[in-house]
Amino acid sequence: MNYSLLPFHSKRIGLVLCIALSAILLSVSQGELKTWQEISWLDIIGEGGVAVLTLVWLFFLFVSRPPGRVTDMLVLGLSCFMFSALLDLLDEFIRQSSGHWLSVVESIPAPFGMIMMTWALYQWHQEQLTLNEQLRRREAQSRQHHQVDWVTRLYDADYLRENLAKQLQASHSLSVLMLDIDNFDQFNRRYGSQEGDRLLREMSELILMNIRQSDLVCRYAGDRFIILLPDTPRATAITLSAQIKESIRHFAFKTFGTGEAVFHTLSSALVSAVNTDQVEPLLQRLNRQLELSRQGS
Ligand SMILES: Nc1nc2c(ncn2[C@@H]2O[C@H](COP(=O)(O)OP(=O)(O)OP(=O)(O)O)[C@@H](O)[C@H]2O)c(=O)[nH]1
Repeated sequence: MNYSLLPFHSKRIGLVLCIALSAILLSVSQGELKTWQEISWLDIIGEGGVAVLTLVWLFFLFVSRPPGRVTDMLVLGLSCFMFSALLDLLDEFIRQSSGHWLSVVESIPAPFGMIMMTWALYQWHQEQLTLNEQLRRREAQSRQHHQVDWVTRLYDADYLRENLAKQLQASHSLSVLMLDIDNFDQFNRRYGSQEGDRLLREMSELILMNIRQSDLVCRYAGDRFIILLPDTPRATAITLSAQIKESIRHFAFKTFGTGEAVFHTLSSALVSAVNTDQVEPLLQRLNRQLELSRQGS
């Protein structure tokens, strides 16, 4: 089993332990111990099994999922369920007066937890669909061509030039979008080139998630990407570019070791091609436009 994700969940594990402890303290402080004769061992096996299995589920969650919104909802949902299950188990050992407020408290968290888990499982399913689509694209990509950049696994600049030449002939309204990571050199120097490579890879994944099936993204140079958007009017290309930039802006890159969250922005340039355009002059136009937009910002 791989435990490498566990260190990222230390706060969540702490929260689960606090919730479990508060269930125990609440129960102990609000009742008195039952005698051996009053204890039903069959109930303890059943209810204890549910509480233990909830903890096992939480453990599998921590070793399988990276931190994030869906993970948080799953942990919260399961913790609510565990809180109810523990109170249920503890009242087999501890007697409370009938109608005690704790028995009302006991029944509330479980349904809330189930609702949260249902929502999180739906989001997990959506996440899985996106990842499957991404894998499918990558597979098609490596089957089709060898001109793939080894760091990002995206098509390289040579393939971009070949494809751009074809698209200039074939596509009616081709938009070409250039994206460049701001201050990548500074990031590389601060965190090292291995982290730089990982950042390039993770950004490529995010860009891939934000483009359509007909689009093609390539790594043009160091921290510079180009996306070919066939049959795409300028207004649509502007919207798409804004969406990609927005998703990168919100992406918290967790550095190795400290787990510090580093945020990034992208600069962009957009050219609407006409079929008299040639590959190299068009790429030069894009590069110039990018430099101009940088100077303007
Ligand atoms: N880790 C890593 N770094 C790379 C790779 N290719 C190029 N680089 C680095 O990318 C950096 C690009 O530097 P710049 O072109 O100045 O980019 P920048 O710091 O974002 O500057 P602006 O583009 O003006 O915002 C350089 O430090 C290169 O060494 C790579 O494959 N992996």
